[in-house]
Amino acid sequence: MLSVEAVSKTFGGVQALRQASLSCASGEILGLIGPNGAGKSTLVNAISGVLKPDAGSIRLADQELTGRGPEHCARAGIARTFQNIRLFKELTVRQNVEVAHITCRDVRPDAAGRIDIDALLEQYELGSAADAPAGTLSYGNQRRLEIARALALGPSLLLLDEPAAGLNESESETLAEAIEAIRRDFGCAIIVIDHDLRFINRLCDRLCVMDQGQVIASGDTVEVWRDPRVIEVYVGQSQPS
Ligand SMILES: Nc1ncnc2c1ncn2[C@@H]1O[C@H](COP(=O)(O)OP(=O)(O)OP(=O)(O)O)[C@@H](O)[C@H]1O
Repeated sequence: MLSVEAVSKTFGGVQALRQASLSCASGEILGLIGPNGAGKSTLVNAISGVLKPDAGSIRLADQELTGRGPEHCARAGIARTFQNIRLFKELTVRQNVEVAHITCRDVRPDAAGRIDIDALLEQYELGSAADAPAGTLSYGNQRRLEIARALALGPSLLLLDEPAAGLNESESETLAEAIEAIRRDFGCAIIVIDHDLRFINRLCDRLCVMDQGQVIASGDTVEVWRDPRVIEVYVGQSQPS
C-alpha cells in the first residue's frame, strides 16, 4: 500500500532524512519511533506532501506521490493529524468535519458515501459540541476532532503525529482502542508517531525505528525491541513493559 524508498531531506546544514525507507500495508498499524530529532515528523511531512524530499520515492498503491503537494496527497487518500493541533478554529466542529468530507466526495465518492458525519461526531464524543467553534473545545476534544476530521477524508492511509501527547494513561488506553476501531471500521493503513512506548507497544503490529535521519530497524514489534541498535538508541530510557 505505502512504499517509501530512500527518501532524503536536508534543511540548511541539517540532514533530517538519510535514505529513509519504510512500507505499510492496508489494515496495518505501524509505529514510527525514535529519539527527538530522529526525523519522524520530517518523514511524515514528506509522505503527506507537506514538504518535498530532495531524493527518493513515495508511492501509495499505484499512485506516484513523490514531490506532490498536501492537497494532492489528501486527494490520493492520505489523511493526517499534526503534532501541534491544526484545526479551523473559527469553524464549528461539524464544519471542520464537513470540509474534509466535501474533499473526499469530490475525488472518492464511494468512500465518502460510507461516511456518516453524525455517527463520526458521536463516535468521537463530539455530538453535543457539533455547533461550537472548534477553538473553544478542550485540548482532548480538539485532538479527537482532528482524528474525526482526518477520517472524514475517507483515507486509505492515516498518519497520526503524537496522538497520545498530553494524555494520561487511561486516556491513552481509550485512544488506543479508538485507533483499533479505525482499523476495524475503515480498514486503512495507520502510521503512529509517539514517544509513549507503552502506548506504541500495545497498539502497533510493527515498528519502524529512526535515529539521526535513518531507519535503523523495522519489523515485528517484539522482534524490534531485541535489536541491539534499538536498545542502544534507547539506553537510559525506561524500557517498555
Ligand atoms: N523546517 C526545518 N528547518 C530546519 N531544520 C529542521 C526543520 N524541520 C526539522 N528540522 C531538523 O531536522 C531534524 C529532524 O527533525 P524532526 O522534527 O523530523 O524529528 P522528530 O523525530 O520528529 O523529532 P521529535 O520527536 O522531537 O518531534 C532535527 O534536527 C530538526 O531540528
